[in-house]
Amino acid sequence: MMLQSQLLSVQELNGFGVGPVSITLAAGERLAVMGASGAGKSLLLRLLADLDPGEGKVTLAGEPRDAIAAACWRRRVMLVPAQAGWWASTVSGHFELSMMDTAVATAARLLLPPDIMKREIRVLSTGERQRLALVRALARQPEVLLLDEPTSGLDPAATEAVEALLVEWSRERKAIVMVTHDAMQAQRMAHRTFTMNRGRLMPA
Ligand SMILES: Nc1ncnc2c1ncn2[C@@H]1O[C@H](COP(=O)(O)OP(=O)(O)OP(=O)(O)O)[C@@H](O)[C@H]1O
Repeated sequence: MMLQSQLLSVQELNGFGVGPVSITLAAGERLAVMGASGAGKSLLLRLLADLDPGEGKVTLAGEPRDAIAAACWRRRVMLVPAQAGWWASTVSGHFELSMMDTAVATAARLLLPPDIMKREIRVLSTGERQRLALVRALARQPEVLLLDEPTSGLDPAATEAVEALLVEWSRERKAIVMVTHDAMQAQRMAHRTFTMNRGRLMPA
């Protein structure tokens, strides 16, 4: 595949339990991060999303992180954590009206039940919540998605649906950094795979 211009650039990034880390992602690129439990993978994603304090040179489409308001950065470089938080009691409460049609279509592609928007968050299964967190993130049109074990709770059909959607989405000049414990998934999804060891990334 032909990768396009540089989208996310990270140089000498250091934070709690992570670093120094240097990586560059092209538009259209998908990167997998593997590694032992506790190696710092989730901390790296939080650092990239600017949810934890860090030092280093990070740019998005050439714009330095410091020049972008934190809320804006987090919307453009969006983390989908392993266990998402919910701020409304219903599924639909997490979507603005303008996002609804896209969100319903994305939910269907991820094999979520047709009435998902009408349901309450508390009744959703683990796998439904996991996919819904992805629908919610995609509806906000990020440029980079940081995914922490996005299919860990899913059956094979749902996993395949998530992978297919992410591959398609990333081709639109987007980028993905995905933490996974599944080497086959890394092989299927990622252009490059890294292993994290004590907070540092090495090519796998
Ligand atoms: N807020 C915190 N305060 C202290 N230690 C923390 C904090 N957050 C994470 N850690 C520690 O930092 C290390 C790395 O955590 P992290 O969540 O990044 O691991 P991980 O590689 O994602 O592991 P897993 O594969 O189990 O999800 C762990 O030892 C964890 O206990």
